[in-house]
Amino acid sequence: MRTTKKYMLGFIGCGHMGMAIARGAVAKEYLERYQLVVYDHHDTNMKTAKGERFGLAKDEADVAENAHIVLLAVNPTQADAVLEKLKEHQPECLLSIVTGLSIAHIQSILGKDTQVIRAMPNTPLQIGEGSTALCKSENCKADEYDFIFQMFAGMGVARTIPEDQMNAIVAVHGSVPAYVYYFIECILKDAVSRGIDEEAARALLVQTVIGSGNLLKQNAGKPIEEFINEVASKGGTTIEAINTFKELNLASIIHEADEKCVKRAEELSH
Ligand SMILES: NC(=O)C1=CN([C@@H]2O[C@H](COP(=O)(O)OP(=O)(O)OC[C@H]3O[C@@H](n4cnc5c(N)ncnc54)[C@H](O)[C@@H]3O)[C@@H](O)[C@H]2O)C=CC1
Ligand SMILES: O=C(O)[C@@H]1CCC=N1
Repeated sequence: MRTTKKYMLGFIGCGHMGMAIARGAVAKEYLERYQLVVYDHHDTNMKTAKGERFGLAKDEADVAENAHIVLLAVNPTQADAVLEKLKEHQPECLLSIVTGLSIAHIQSILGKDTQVIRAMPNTPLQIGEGSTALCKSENCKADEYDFIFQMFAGMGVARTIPEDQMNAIVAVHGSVPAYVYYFIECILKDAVSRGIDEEAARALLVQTVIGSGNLLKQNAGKPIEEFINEVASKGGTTIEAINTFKELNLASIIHEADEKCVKRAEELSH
C-alpha cells in the first residue's frame, strides 16, 4: 500500500544507510528523485547523490528549509552537532536512524513541538529487501508516521515497537546483515580450502541463504526446529554439523555477541 507522494524528504548524512534508504525508496517508486534533497559532508557522497539525480542541498539548514521531513543519517557522535545547527531551522518532522539517539534528547534540543520518528533500518533496504523497526513521539501525527512507515514497509518489512526496545532490536536486524555475511564468509573460505570453485560455491551458498529465508517467510507459524529437522536426515551429514555447533555452544557465542552489540547501543545512547 502506498500513501500519497506529498512530502519532500531531506537527508542530512548520505553514507551507507542514508544512500540505501534513498535508493530503496526510488527503486520501489515510493518517492520520485525530485522529492529527495541531500546534504553530506563528503564530496564523494555528494557526487554519488548527484549521479543518482537526487536534489542537492548546500548545508544542513538548506535541507531543513527544503524538506518537510528531515532524515538524520549521521553517526551517533555527529548527531548533536547537527541538531544544534537545526535549532534555527527546525523541521516539522525529524526522522532519525541514529543508533541510541532518543526522542526525548532530540526534542530537548529542537523543542517539544518537533515531531520525531525513530527508525532502525538495515542495508538490504537498498534493494527493497530490508527490515525496519520504528517508533514515534507522542505529538507525531498519523499522516507523517504513516508516510514514513509505508516508505520502509515498501522496502521490505516494517514493525512499530516501543522506544525502550530500540537498542535491543539492533541485535535482531540492524546489525544482523553483517552477522549473516560473516557466517557466509566462513563457509565460503572453508569450501575454497576444500578445492571447490569459489564462484560456484558462492552462487550455491547465496541461493541457499535466500531460499532458506523465503521458506521461513512462507511458513511464518512453523517452529524453526522443524525446518532444521527436515534437513538433518537420521544418521546423515547435517546432524553432525548441528551437533558440533551445540557441543561448541554456538548459541552462547551468539548470545555473547548480541550482548556486546546491545551494550554498545546503550553506550551510544543519549
Ligand atoms: N550502516 C547500517 O547498517 C546502519 C546504520 N544505522 C545508523 O545510521 C547512521 C549512519 O550510519 P552509516 O550510514 O553506516 O554511516 P556513514 O559513516 O556511512 O554515513 C554517515 C554520513 O554522515 C555524514 N555527515 C556527518 N556529519 C554530517 C553533517 N553535519 N552534515 C552532513 N553530513 C554529515 C558523513 O559525511 C557520512 O557520509 C548511524 O547513526 C548508524 O547508527 C542504523 C541502522 C543500520
Ligand atoms: O554498526 C552500527 O553501529 C550500525 C547500527 C546498526 C548497523 N550498523
